[in-house]
Parts: sequence; structure tokens; C-alpha cells
Amino acid sequence: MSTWHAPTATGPVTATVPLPGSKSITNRALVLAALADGPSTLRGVLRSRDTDLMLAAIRGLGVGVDADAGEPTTVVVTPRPLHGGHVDCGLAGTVMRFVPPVAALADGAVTVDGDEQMRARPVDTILRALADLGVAVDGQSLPFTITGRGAVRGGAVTIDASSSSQFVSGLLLGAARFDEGITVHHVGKPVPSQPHIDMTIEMLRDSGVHVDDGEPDTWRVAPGPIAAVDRTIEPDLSNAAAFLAAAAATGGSVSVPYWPARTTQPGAQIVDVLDRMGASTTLSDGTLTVRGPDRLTGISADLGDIGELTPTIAALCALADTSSTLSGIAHLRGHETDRLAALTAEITGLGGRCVETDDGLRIEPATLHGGTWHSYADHRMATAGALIGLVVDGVEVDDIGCTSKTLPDFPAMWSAMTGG
Ligand SMILES: O=C(O)C1=C[C@@H](OP(=O)(O)O)[C@@H](O)[C@H](O)C1
Ligand SMILES: C=C(OP(=O)(O)O)C(=O)O
Repeated sequence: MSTWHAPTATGPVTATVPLPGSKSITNRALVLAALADGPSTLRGVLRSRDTDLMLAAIRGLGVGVDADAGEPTTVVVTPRPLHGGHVDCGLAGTVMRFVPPVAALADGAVTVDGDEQMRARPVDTILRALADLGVAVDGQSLPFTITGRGAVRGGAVTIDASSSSQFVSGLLLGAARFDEGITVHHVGKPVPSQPHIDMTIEMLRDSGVHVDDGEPDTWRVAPGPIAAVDRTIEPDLSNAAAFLAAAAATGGSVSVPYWPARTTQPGAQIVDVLDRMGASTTLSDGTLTVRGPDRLTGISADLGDIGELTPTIAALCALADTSSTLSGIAHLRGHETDRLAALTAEITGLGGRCVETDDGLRIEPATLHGGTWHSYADHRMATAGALIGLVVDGVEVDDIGCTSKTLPDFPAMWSAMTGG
């Protein structure tokens, strides 16, 4: 692993940056297609470590996956009887939390493991829920084994999903194929990332599944077939956020084409955040353009719904002229790394002023200097370092390669944006 010298912008960045498909939509589409009542063609599929791990996971359980003929972003998924196998979830939360209900429907033992760092991320909630629904589960953390019998009883289950919305999404995605469907009831602190739950529900409904989310903290999925649906995946708006933030950081202008007119992706909310920090945004003919201000203003914001945008937003806050308080994101301690600790250490390491609170970060204005920015194998930490490096000389990102988790072309795209 060699360090990457973050390109410094010599002036306001001006660029148009098309983004590949959404990680979250791709991995939901793959799970739904694997469990569907016929073959599906998915277009605009993200090809990255997280999504290739999901492709390999469903293929390893017996699903037909034609992903490498011709255009790599077009994938044909053909459901077949599921059998036992091994699943590598790498550092992908969506693979670790969405695959167990699929494994429960297989006929045979499915072993699941991942990166060393993945073992620190919570998974027990969904494993306990499956056990409560009659599934044979061995283990409460990675590595674990699910021994499927080709069918799952299903029914009602109570969980505490405050550490990740993916527990709710994972249970809902497979549940139409359970004999009794599922009723998931959440008890505990608020569930984060509501837009990602909305994404799950919308995609299930698009597949003809009946979902009732009318009661707070309760979701019901009726048993029935999952219709095979051909889908075109939207661009990844959370990955877009880092590029749009580059306009905000440099007083430049960055456009992202194919911006969806309506979306459940939380990444779309970067627009409000950048506006509040002083940027101006326009959406015209499906292209979103952000124009940066001369000076960035800090913000106080509850990021509970959009936690995955935190590294990008925190990097901008570290460059702002006024203080920021980011709250509602205690669950980020269980993301790819403990993001609250990592952001605090790295911003402080470059001369910034950042402290952890119970549920977030407080960031004060400071003059930053160059130095090594550690990525902790976390794609969004790496891109946050790149963002600061645009306006601070001498920032070295120790592992830019970890951006392959969701955007393998990040270094080339970032250099191109800066005119390199
Ligand atoms: O369902 C999804 O696709 C995701 C849900 C969120 O997880 P948490 O609720 O664990 O934050 C988000 O942070 C993650 O990047 C993707
Ligand atoms: C939290 C994230 O990923 P994961 O799907 O691995 O949870 C993220 O991408 O910011």
C-alpha cells in the first residue's frame, strides 16, 4: 500500500462528473433478483468490491449470474434452487446483513466470513431475529453459519435496529419468501438511515411485494412471490457527494449528470447541506450543479438519516469559517471503522479542531496543514482526505485503494476533476 498525494486544486474546480451506479440500489436489486420468480436484467449495476461480493454471494448459493459477458454493468440474474456454500462479505455491511435471510432459504449450510475489520461490525441483531423465526444459526458474529432447510417459517420478531437500518432492510428483503412473511417491530433508540429503509420498501413494492409501514417502528411484509423486474440502477449519489463537495471547498462548480428527479437515496440530501454551508445548487435537465461559496459556513445538523455522508460533511466542516455540530450519528462507531474516532484523529492530525460527542462531532475553525491522512480501510475516510487535500497542501492519503469498496475509479476521477 503506497500513500497517495492528494491533488491540490490550483483554483476553483470546474468539472462534470458522471457517477457509476448506486451501491445500495445495486445490492438490493441483486438480492431481489436472486429470490424472484424469473430472470431479471439489471442495467447500470455498480461494479465495485461491495457489489462484486454480492454477485459472488448469490452465485455461490446457486443463483445464475451472467455479469461478465459484454457490458459489465449489465447483469442477468436467473434464480435457481438455493444450496449451501460460503459467502465472503469483505467489509460490506449490505452483504453481511442482506445475505443471511437468503441463506436461510437455501438447502444446506452457508458459512459467512469477512475482513478482519468486519468482525467488529454488529450482525447479532439479524442473526438472533432469524433464530427467533426458526432458522438454525450458529454464531452471533463473524464467522457464522446458517443452515437452511429450503424454507423459513417467518412471523413476528422484535429487534433493536438502532445500530443499523440494514437489520430492518435485510429482514424485509427476503421475507416475502418466508411461509408467513414477517412483522418486524423495532424497540430502542431511533433507527438510523430512514431513507435506506424507504429504498428497501420502494424496491419491494416495485417487485409486487406487499409492505405495510403504516405503524411507527413496525414493518409487515406479506408472503408471496417476488416479481422479476428489469431495473436500471440510479447513479450513486453518496459517491457524488464527495465530488459536489469539491465545488463547495474550492469555490468552483461541479455538475453530476443523470441526477434522478425523485429518489430514496440519502445522498440527494447533500444538496441541502451544501446550500446551508453557503453553496448554491441548480437542477436543470437532469444535471445537478453545485457552485461553491467564497467562504464555507459551518452547520449544526442531525445527520441520523444520512449518516454515510458524514465523512464528506465533516471534511467540509473542518474547512469552514464557523463552528459545526454534527449529531444523531452514534451508530457510525460501527461503520467500516469507528468513523467518529477516525475523523477526530485525522482532522486533529492536520491541525484541525474536532472532538467527539456522545452522538457525533463538534468541529471548530482552524488552519489546517499537510500530513498523512489515514483511511482505516474506509472508502469514505479516504475520499474525505482527498477533499481536504484539495485546499490544503501536502495531504497524503495512506490507502486510496480502499475506495474500490464502492468506486474503484475514484483516484482517476478525482485527478481528472482537478485537471490532472
Ligand atoms: O442499506 C443500505 O444500503 C445502507 C444503509 C446505511 O447503513 P446504517 O443504517 O448501518 O448506517 C448506510 O450507512 C450504508 O452505507 C448503506
Ligand atoms: C456505511 C457504509 O457502508 P456499508 O454498506 O458497508 O454499511 C458506507 O458506505 O458508508
